[in-house]
Amino acid sequence: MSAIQISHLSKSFATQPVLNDVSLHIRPGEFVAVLGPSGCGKTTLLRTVAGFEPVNSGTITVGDRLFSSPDVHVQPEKRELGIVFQNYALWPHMSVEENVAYSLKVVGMDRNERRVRTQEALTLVGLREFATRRPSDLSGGQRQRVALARCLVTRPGVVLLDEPLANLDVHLRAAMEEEFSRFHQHTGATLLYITHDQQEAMSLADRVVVMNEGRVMQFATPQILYREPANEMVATFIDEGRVIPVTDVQPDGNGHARVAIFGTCVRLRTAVSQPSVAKAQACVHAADLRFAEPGEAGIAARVSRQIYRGGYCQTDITPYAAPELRLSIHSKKEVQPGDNVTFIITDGWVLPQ
Ligand SMILES: Nc1ncnc2c1ncn2[C@@H]1O[C@H](COP(=O)(O)OP(=O)(O)OP(=O)(O)O)[C@@H](O)[C@H]1O
Repeated sequence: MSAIQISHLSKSFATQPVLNDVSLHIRPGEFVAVLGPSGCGKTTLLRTVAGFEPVNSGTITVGDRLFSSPDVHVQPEKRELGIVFQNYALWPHMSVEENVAYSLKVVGMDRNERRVRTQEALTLVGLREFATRRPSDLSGGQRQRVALARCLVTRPGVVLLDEPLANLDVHLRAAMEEEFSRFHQHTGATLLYITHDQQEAMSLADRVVVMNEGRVMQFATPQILYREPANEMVATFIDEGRVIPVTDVQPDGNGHARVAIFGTCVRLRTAVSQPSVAKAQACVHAADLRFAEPGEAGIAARVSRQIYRGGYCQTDITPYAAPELRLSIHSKKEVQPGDNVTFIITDGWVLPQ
């Protein structure tokens, strides 16, 4: 396993900048997911690390080897990285076993060792009894597992995965997520995993890179992204966070502040370095809101709709003081569109200035 150091990386196609001053220091053995809206540069980032694209400026170093800089470009096959694509890229005329063993054959490994390594890899992904089948006789999930085994068999220190679950249905995706966790634990490899699926990124990765328009917005653990987003983009992107205006921010210097939200005083979390300011923005999630108890003071709002989600209701509300804002509360309380309600904000994060 190796560290991946990406420093001040920029990449343009013709005159269009696609990666802009991207710096990421990924630790050896870390599982890192790259998340962001369509077109933000995720795949281009992975392709520059894999060596399929040269870079315009900055450097990519894996372990102690400089792979890319404006003057250096190590060819993809010389980088010794494992790569798993969403379309599997299996050889259709070869059996499962032959597909997995192929790269070992290419490097001249002897037949017995090849067999042992291939059986090991197939066992790990639960496909030992499918060894003689052709890829066309497997399900999508099984094919993706062959692609994983084929990557695993070479024992790479770094594995790049480009939306490996994108072609699978919801149930298979859940099963394959477990597969990836096992794969990571078993190999100890450093994993760079591109996805547009937030749940996948948040449940699998040690840390997640959130990208937007070719830039890194935040690189942090899933918990930090959710609880302490660095800016408005991350706040609204992660788990449907809502950004609301707050005034009269009075920090206690200990990671909390008293703020006014629509005239009501609320205690929120802040950066320890948060200064006192007249105006700021705060991020709240549905889990941070609840209906006020009878007689309890809260913020007045109107219900716009209620959706039954199985076990709870999602109630969408609009505060009277901010008619453009849509907030959601998860609770069992049943209300009707148009009802007047009052709600309490129990938690939230003041976005750093
Ligand atoms: N070979 C290329 N030539 C020109 N433009 C390209 C090329 N590859 C990608 N782009 C452009 O670079 C931008 C980023 O593309 P990229 O595929 O990296 O985004 P992405 O975040 O992976 O998107 P998605 O989630 O939709 O796959 C897009 O505007 C895309 O059109």
